[in-house]
Amino acid sequence: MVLVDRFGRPVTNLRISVTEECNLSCFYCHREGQMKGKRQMTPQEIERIVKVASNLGIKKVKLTGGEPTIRSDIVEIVKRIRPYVVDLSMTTNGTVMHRLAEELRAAGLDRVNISLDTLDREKYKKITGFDVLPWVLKGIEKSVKLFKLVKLNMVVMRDLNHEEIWDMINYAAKIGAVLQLIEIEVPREMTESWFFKRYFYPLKPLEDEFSKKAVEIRERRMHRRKKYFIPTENGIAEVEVVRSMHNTVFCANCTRIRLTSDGYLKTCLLRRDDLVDILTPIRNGATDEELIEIFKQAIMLRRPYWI
Ligand SMILES: Nc1nc2c(ncn2[C@@H]2O[C@H](COP(=O)(O)OP(=O)(O)OP(=O)(O)O)[C@@H](O)[C@H]2O)c(=O)[nH]1
Ligand SMILES: C[S@@+](CC[C@H](N)C(=O)[O-])C[C@H]1O[C@@H](n2cnc3c(N)ncnc32)[C@H](O)[C@@H]1O
Ligand code: SF4
Ligand code: SF4
Repeated sequence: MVLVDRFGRPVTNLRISVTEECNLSCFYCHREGQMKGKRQMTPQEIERIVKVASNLGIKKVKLTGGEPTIRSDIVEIVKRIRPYVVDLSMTTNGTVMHRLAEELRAAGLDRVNISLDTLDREKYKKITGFDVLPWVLKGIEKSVKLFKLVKLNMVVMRDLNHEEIWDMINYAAKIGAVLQLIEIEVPREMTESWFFKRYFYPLKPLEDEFSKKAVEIRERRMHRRKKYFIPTENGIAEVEVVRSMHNTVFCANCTRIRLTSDGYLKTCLLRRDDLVDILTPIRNGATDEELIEIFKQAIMLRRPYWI
């Protein structure tokens, strides 16, 4: 059984923010669209929600944040939800992966996405506020050895790191990771902001260039994102492009529902009016049937953001 929303979009993925806190402060961070909350889900509560989601056909789970690895019980969370999930992944800034990767793998995490906007130590510090690039690179190299898939997330910013794209493609090919090139995303009301105008770097022209160079192009079901297989001096690089701004095809193929760290189902990254409380009913003793109804309610609120 898979639930389908009013726009014919099946819901197969759950993106869980396990904490809103972070040990870095990237200046562009959208914080997964989350507001400051007063409570945090326990591992048992996360497990309960994942179990209900799994019964509704939502079997791909992404753990995110804030920074998921700063939770001291992150390994327990992975262990608890592993049995209900077919694809269990995490998106992390990688700052502690050099010491946590083995435990996470052993607990059942399938794959990781690690954020890496630059290979330049000074620039890394400028973007994130912290001089920790060497640790992140160690974590990436360790993760590549342990997980079946590692993706590097590069948010591309005009005049800040856009000239590093080809270096990043070569680096990813060299270590055997996939590179995700990501356009900066902001809600509609921020598209006129100084920040967006200054840093937004459109990836469409680059995609046109990739199309000519690629030996193969694939399209993912989720968001219909394109993956380009590009020859480099280090072998074939796999490059995925996340181009979500004003992209109606992206939203029309959105299969995700979100869960905030303070226990609300959230239907869209960029909306601010779409929270459905699931933690309060759990804490008040709701049955699984009641929780299924809460999921259905949230899924009925879903609508594509860019139309
Ligand atoms: N607009 C929008 N952006 C998203 C969505 N999901 C992920 N993103 C963005 O895509 C980028 C990569 O996100 P990740 O957390 O690495 O996850 P992912 O690449 O979407 O997921 P996988 O490919 O399954 O690993 C980030 O910049 C996210 O903000 C979504 O549903 N809507
Ligand atoms: C919000 S972070 C949370 C997980 C973890 N702290 C990390 O940095 O990977 C998830 C992903 O969203 C990306 N991201 C954050 N703000 C963004 C923005 N405004 N536009 C596009 N991607 C963004 C980050 O680079 C990261 O890859
Ligand atoms: S590490 Fe992730 S959550 Fe933390 S500020 Fe950077 S993008 Fe945001
Ligand atoms: S509807 Fe669009 S903007 Fe909203 S979460 Fe889905 S893909 Fe992202």
